[in-house]
Amino acid sequence: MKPVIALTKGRLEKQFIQFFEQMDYDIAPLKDKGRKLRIETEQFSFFFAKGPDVATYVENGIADLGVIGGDILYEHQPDVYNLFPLPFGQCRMALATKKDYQWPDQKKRIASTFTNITKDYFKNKGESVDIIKLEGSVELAPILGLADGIVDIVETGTTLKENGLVVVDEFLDFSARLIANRSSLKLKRKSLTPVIETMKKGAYSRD
Ligand SMILES: Nc1ncnc2c1ncn2[C@@H]1O[C@H](COP(=O)(O)OP(=O)(O)OP(=O)(O)O)[C@@H](O)[C@H]1O
Ligand SMILES: O=P(O)(O)OC[C@H]1O[C@H](OP(=O)(O)OP(=O)(O)O)[C@H](O)[C@@H]1O
Repeated sequence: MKPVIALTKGRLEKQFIQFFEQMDYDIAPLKDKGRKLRIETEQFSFFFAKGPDVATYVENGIADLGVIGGDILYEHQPDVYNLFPLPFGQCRMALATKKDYQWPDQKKRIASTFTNITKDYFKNKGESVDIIKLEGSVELAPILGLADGIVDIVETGTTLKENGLVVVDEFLDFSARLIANRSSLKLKRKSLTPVIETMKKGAYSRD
């Protein structure tokens, strides 16, 4: 049985393909996949899903290995082996708000896709806030008056800047991660070890 690898759709998938290409694997079918959600290569079975779903598929043993953002691991805490960081998808988690914003004296309203990360961040500060869950374009919330601030991913800072927001605090650094199903690592050790070791070598042989 070929190892099954779940990839996070979108930017991480593209960066993974570039990373994997540097190793001696046949990745042509991945590059030319169109709208297909499953791709077979000579050595692997790949499928593509949203980050939190990749974690769910790996946790349940549908995929042996998965590539997800570190943000998803922090937010969803799936029961998987967190093998090692991959050399792409580097970002930070930040609290941000409007430039020159006067925070209210009463309970703050914070919008985020990452409600658990937001809850932990404010809990550690000993502050109680109202958290508003959004699915994307979180930067709109302070601008439109839905929230006082946001907790979101920052990479280049362009999205914040172009929307008149500024970072108040940066508190988590992360990158993409390789994760594995706990039983697969034991039962399929022979077929998984070579690819895990190859990816590890690829990840650590860089600057
Ligand atoms: N600006 C960014 N730069 C680098 N990595 C990012 C950035 N935004 C998100 N990521 C990482 O990529 C992963 C997937 O994010 P991506 O934006 O591709 O999918 P998404 O969050 O499901 O958004 P969408 O619904 O727009 O596809 C995130 O979990 C995070 O680890
Ligand atoms: O610092 P930057 O380089 O500008 O990147 C940060 C932006 O990237 C992500 O959004 P994404 O593009 O995934 O869109 P989304 O708002 O729909 O999640 C994130 O949520 C920020 O909005």
